[in-house]
Amino acid sequence: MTVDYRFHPDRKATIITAPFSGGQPKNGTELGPKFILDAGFKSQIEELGWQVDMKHPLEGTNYEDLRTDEKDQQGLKNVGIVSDCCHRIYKSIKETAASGRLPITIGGDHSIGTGTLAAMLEHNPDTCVLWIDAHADINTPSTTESGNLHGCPVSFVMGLDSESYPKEYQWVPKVLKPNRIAYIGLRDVDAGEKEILRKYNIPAFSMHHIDKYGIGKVFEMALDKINPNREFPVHMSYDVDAIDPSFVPATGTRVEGGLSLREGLYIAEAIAESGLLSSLDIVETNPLLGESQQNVLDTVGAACAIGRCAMGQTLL
Ligand SMILES: NC(=[NH2+])NCCC[C@H](N)C(=O)O
Ligand SMILES: [Mn+2]
Ligand SMILES: [Mn+2]
Repeated sequence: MTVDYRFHPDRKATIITAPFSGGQPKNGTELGPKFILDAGFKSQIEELGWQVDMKHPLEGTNYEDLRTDEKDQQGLKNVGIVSDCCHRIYKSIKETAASGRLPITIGGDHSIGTGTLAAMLEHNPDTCVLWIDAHADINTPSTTESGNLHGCPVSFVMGLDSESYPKEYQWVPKVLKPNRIAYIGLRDVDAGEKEILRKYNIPAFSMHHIDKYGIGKVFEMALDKINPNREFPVHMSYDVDAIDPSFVPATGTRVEGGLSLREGLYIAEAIAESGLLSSLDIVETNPLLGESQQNVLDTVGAACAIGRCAMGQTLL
């Protein structure tokens, strides 16, 4: 069965690099795109029949030199550079989507999700979101304990607790409705985030659900919640830490008890099979955190495989 990409029948995609680490405190996430591209990611996608070009919206920035581990009065870190980075990515993705190409954004830490979500939901307000992650990334400036903005990208685009937003985030359109996002893979959700998920009734499938029902069923349950008639385009934001650290060790916020590599790739295959994919993020690869060369290769390899599966590789 060949995959029919309903929103991209002519198979044109753009790889958008987001070498950024300002949403969290560890060096190295900014190297994710380089390692993924050096592993041959662009030609791997081309071999699947996609015409691929590239954009580098962060070229010329020096965010790494500006990153600090200090919290501002509100308890947030690096608000200025995260907002600026997200705004660049937002503009780049909007252009890409408007030109009819499928944006594949390679991070970088997950704070860039604010830019991709904002762009894709403005491009098509029907867009629904699958957030594949060990974490919910839905803290607000008032609930975050760490102050790391990679734990907050979803809330900004949802406009949760918007009185608390720093002025730098004013540009972000509040375009995501709580019934348009579903999570898969959760296992480390902060107390404040749990309250938000409950309050807004946001569909969230944890590792417990995956053990209970199996990944195939959970994927369908997630789409049933946000896209019951399988008619809307889907933005998939894939944090590699959703997959168990035994397979994906080189990432900044590892949590035991995650998806097997096959379960992780199944999710990407299933979105391909649905034909609904309209954009993809692959984030949180940190090549400096592998304890061995093999750890780095495994992680970069998994990131590439997620991309290939989502772009149609494993379906015959
Ligand atoms: N994209 C990620 N890896 N996010 C991890 C977030 C961890 C924690 N919930 C926080 O807000 O700090
Ligand atoms: Mn995560
Ligand atoms: Mn994340």
